[in-house]
Amino acid sequence: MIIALGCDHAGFHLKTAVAEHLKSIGCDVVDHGCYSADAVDFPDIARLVCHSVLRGEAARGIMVCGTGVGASIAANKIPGIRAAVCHDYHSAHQSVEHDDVNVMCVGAQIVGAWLVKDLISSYVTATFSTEEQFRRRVEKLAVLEREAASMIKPE
Ligand SMILES: O=C(CO)[C@H](O)[C@H](O)COP(=O)(O)O
Repeated sequence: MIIALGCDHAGFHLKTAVAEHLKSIGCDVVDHGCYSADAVDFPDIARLVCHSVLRGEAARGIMVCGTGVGASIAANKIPGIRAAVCHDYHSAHQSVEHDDVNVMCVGAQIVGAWLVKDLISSYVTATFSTEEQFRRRVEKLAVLEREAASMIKPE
C-alpha cells in the first residue's frame, strides 16, 4: 500500500517514526513534508496529503500534527476525504472498516512512537466492510458533501 504522509512542525519528530514503521511493514511512503521542525501551517500540508490521495498516488493518507485535531479539520474540508483522529487501536481499524476513513490523523503531543506503530498497523491492514449499512452511510456522507457544495454562494 502507498501512503501519503505529512506533518506540521509539531508532528515532525513523530513523522520520522511513522515513515520508518510504514516501510518496515511493506508500505511505500510519499512524504509531503514538512521536512524540519521549522513552523508551518497544518492546512497547507493536509492539502498536499489529501490531494495526493484524491489523485490516486496513494491509497490512504496519514497526517501528524500536535493533536491530530487541526489536521483532521483541514482534511475533512476537502470533498472525498474522510479523516479521523485515531489515538486508540480500535478506532484506527474500525474507522476504515465502518467509515472508509482515508486519512488518519495523529497527535505527536498525545501518542508516542510505540503506540503510533500499533495505530498505523491497525489502520493500514483494515479494509472497508462490504456490509450494506456501512456502504449506505458512507454514501450519505457524500450526499452531505454535495449538499454543502450546492449551498456555497459566491460572495
Ligand atoms: O495540533 C495542532 C493543530 O491541531 C498544531 O500542531 C498546533 O496548533 C501547533 O501549534 P504551535 O504553532 O504553537 O506549535
